[in-house]
Amino acid sequence: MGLFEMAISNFNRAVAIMGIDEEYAEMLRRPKRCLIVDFPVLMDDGSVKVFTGYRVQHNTARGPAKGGIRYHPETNLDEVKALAFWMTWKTSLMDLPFGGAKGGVRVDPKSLSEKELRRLSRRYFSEIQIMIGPQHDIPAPDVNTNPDIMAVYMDTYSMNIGHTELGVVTGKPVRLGGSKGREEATGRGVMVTVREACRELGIETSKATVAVQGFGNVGMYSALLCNHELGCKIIAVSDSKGGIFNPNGLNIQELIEHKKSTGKVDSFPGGERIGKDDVFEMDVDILIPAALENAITEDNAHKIKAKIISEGVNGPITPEADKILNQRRVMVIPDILANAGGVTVSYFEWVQDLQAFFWSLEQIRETLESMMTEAFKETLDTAKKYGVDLRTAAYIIAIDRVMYAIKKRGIYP
Ligand SMILES: NC(=O)C1=CN([C@@H]2O[C@H](COP(=O)(O)OP(=O)(O)OC[C@H]3O[C@@H](n4cnc5c(N)ncnc54)[C@H](OP(=O)(O)O)[C@@H]3O)[C@@H](O)[C@H]2O)C=CC1
Ligand SMILES: O=C(O)CCC(=O)C(=O)O
Repeated sequence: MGLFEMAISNFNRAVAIMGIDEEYAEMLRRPKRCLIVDFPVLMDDGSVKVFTGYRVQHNTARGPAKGGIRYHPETNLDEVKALAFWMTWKTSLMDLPFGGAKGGVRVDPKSLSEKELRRLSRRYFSEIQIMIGPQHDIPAPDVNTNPDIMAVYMDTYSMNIGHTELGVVTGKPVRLGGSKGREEATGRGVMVTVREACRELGIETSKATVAVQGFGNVGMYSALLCNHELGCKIIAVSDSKGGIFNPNGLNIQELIEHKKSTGKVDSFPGGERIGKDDVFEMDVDILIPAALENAITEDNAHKIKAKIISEGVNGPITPEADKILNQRRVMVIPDILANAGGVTVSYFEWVQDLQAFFWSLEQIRETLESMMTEAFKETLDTAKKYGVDLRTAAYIIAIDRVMYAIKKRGIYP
């Protein structure tokens, strides 16, 4: 099953419960615009390579399209369509005035020099600019993209239109129109959902154990904040090269420094080396997938011992695995809720850029915490009301809001 088909299957479950007419459901399944760009990049050795990039806007009924851009050798249109689809429901669930979009370039950025990466970023952004703008579509970081690349995107757009436009991308460096708290935001949101889920299940966070798959932006901050702010013990962490385990708890601050200096977690001296997929089988209370899609399938779902899974990543659980986990009563906090902290602080960044007035870190953290707590509560209440899992409940809330916008605006007469 492709990623887009997988995304649709979760949506269909909610649509059936809500009794939405098929013609509306079909409109909501399909992306509004898909752009494929093939573009040349001058390499350092003087040769020219052609790369493929994508930008998909899924829905804009509630506002400008919003969503990150990833650089990955396997990225394809099906994946970007699924990720854009999820963004529509994520922004709606958080009640942000945005629609959903996503972009990607099929490239292994680790194989490029800094100059090549910069040229690729500039050319790709120029190519997709026909769809982009602070009132049209506002990109942000995702896998293998970062604040430095967002600065290049902002400059490219500004150069092409003739003046600096800070609000065209979010996730920029804080000293260049970025928002305080954006870098940690997705992990902070994951932490809030873990805290609320533990409260619901009667688990004391200071006694809870956690395993994290992926140690990039989302994985690092999820681990750090669950440890520092909730007192959880992080006993296992992985990245693309391997994993590290310590039953007494890993020192996350030191592990972050080790990862930043060596690029790996499995050589960290404060733990025992494990395989990168071993994190899924750990005897922990909480599991945080924070790497890539399709990490939990019917092959490993029955081996999971965690009571709570907070989906730091988009689409980490296949529909078959989701069924197994639901039957086993594992509380799965769905991606469109669990990792929504990132886009929520991106929204704060966009608002700050448009107003040219910047908020304090305390104000950002407080507002994010209250919005995440509220979204979790609303999702939990909806799940109880309909007798469904949290994923279906989150879709019910999000779809209802987009349907309202479509009907009120009369977009589809
Ligand atoms: N950044 C954000 O604000 C948001 C991100 N997300 C989603 O979260 C996910 C992670 O994003 P982000 O943290 O920004 O990305 P990063 O590129 O910063 O980190 C990805 C991490 O996943 C690791 N990884 C890749 N493959 C595997 C594997 N097979 N096993 C274990 N680890 C693996 C990478 O390892 P290595 O370090 O070795 O390369 C890296 O540590 C993405 O799917 C993204 O869509 C969702 C919402 C917001
Ligand atoms: O910050 C944003 O605008 C989008 C982040 C993103 O791509 C995501 O939530 O998956």
